[in-house]
Amino acid sequence: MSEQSRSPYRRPRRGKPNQGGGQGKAGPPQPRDPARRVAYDVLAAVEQRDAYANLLLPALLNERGMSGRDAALATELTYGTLRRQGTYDAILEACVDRTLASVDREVLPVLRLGAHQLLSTKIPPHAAVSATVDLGRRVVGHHRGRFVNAVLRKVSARDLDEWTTVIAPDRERDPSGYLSVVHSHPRWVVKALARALGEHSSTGLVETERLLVAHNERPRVTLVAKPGRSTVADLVAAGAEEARFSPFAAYLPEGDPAGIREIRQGRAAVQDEASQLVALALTRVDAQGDDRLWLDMCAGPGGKAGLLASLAGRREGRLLAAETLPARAGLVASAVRRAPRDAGRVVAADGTRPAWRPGAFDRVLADVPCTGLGALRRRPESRWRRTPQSVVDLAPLQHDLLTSAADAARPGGVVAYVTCSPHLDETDAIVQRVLGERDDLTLLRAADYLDEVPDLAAGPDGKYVQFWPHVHGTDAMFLALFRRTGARPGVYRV
Ligand SMILES: C[S@@+](CC[C@H](N)C(=O)[O-])C[C@H]1O[C@@H](n2cnc3c(N)ncnc32)[C@H](O)[C@@H]1O
Repeated sequence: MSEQSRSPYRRPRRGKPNQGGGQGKAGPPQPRDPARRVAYDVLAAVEQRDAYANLLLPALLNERGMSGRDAALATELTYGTLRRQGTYDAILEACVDRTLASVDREVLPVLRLGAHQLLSTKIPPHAAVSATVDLGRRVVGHHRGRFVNAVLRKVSARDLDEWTTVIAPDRERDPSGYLSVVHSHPRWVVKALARALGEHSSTGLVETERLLVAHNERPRVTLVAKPGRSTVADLVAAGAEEARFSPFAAYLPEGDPAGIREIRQGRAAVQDEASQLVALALTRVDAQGDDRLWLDMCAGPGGKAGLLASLAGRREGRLLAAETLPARAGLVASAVRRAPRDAGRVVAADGTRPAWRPGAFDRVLADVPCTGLGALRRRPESRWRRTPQSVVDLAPLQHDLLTSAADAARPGGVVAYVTCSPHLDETDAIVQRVLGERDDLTLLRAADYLDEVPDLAAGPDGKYVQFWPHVHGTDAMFLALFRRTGARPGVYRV
């Protein structure tokens, strides 16, 4: 992002720079530099009230009528800062005369935003410092603006490579500590990802580093053409490109998806390619008998349900989509609306206390709540929000939902367990625990149902599917497929 010819910063005509900011005779502050202001507002909301950047940023851009270059700059500043926050914090820690934890939570986002511009953009350093100090005065006041100025001047004394040599641990002695600082991931996440990739510190964590690098790149926007409602050709005609793997996917290289008619009409949607493919895999397994009734047990906000309802309708089947949160169930209802043959139904229900009879479904999807460590490209702040305890806390629900999904499938029916996290305690540990508890589930070789995609097989005997951002260009989605092999006592078909 270059601002060389178009710096949004305007110098005050006379006097010291801090005489600006709307506190003098000139009257109340005029809105200026809207891109940095939006970026700050999103970063502050993420820091102070656990907001989600991918929801708040588009809402603010829309509310403030921003588009074009300002919107692009705001987006780059927001996501760039969130992705690199760990690295910037380590640098800022070296530039303040106290701990970073003691810096006001309103000021911290200003410092991070300044560090990002100085260290990772082509914005000239003087413009980056001036504009950020100006922003700081407006949002946190004159006095703290001076603090921002002093810290950013220290940051600007080195470039990112020079700072790395100062702040990062020695790679040989502490590979995960080094990767954690250089690629801006919490150390526990680096270790968990290395474990999922089968790497050990002694090997230098080469593939883990490729994954971390991919997490910090801007993901491409992928669309899904809902079968029977639109086609990939429609999306290509609207400027998208045919995707590599999914027969329903197209990549949108630039532009706003909402500018595409099929998206506005709900006939297509934004959906990661791996999300499409795990849903597709479930539909490709021979159901060995009836194939009329499908269940999506954790359906909100409805991405996979939208695709499954379309596929079910084309086979003259039906999809029941369950979601425990009523507001999210409403989103699912929008996603399945007008599926072929009106195949989708939605219920607000807790999957662990089924509102349906056991053994009622031919195919069941359990896309369970997880840490989201597989979607860090799109939700960069998750890495700072989740903790090792999050993994522990989610495990009982993940176990119960997979158990309930297995109970919901008829003998001979198919079950898919999906997470948007590659963490082994959310994937392999849950699957193995449930397999160990019951004798009516057989683990299938999931990669056999996605043979158009290379390098998917993972886990014991390669039976799981694990997508990776650095290999497949998708989220790190996990899939285990099972066949239910026998009736349990008291279980019956509707
Ligand atoms: C990973 S998301 C599912 C994503 C969805 N399948 C899609 O493709 O858009 C998990 C969903 O499960 C819901 N959930 C959590 N606990 C649940 C439960 N006990 N029963 C049903 N849904 C639940 C969450 O509210 C969340 O919407």
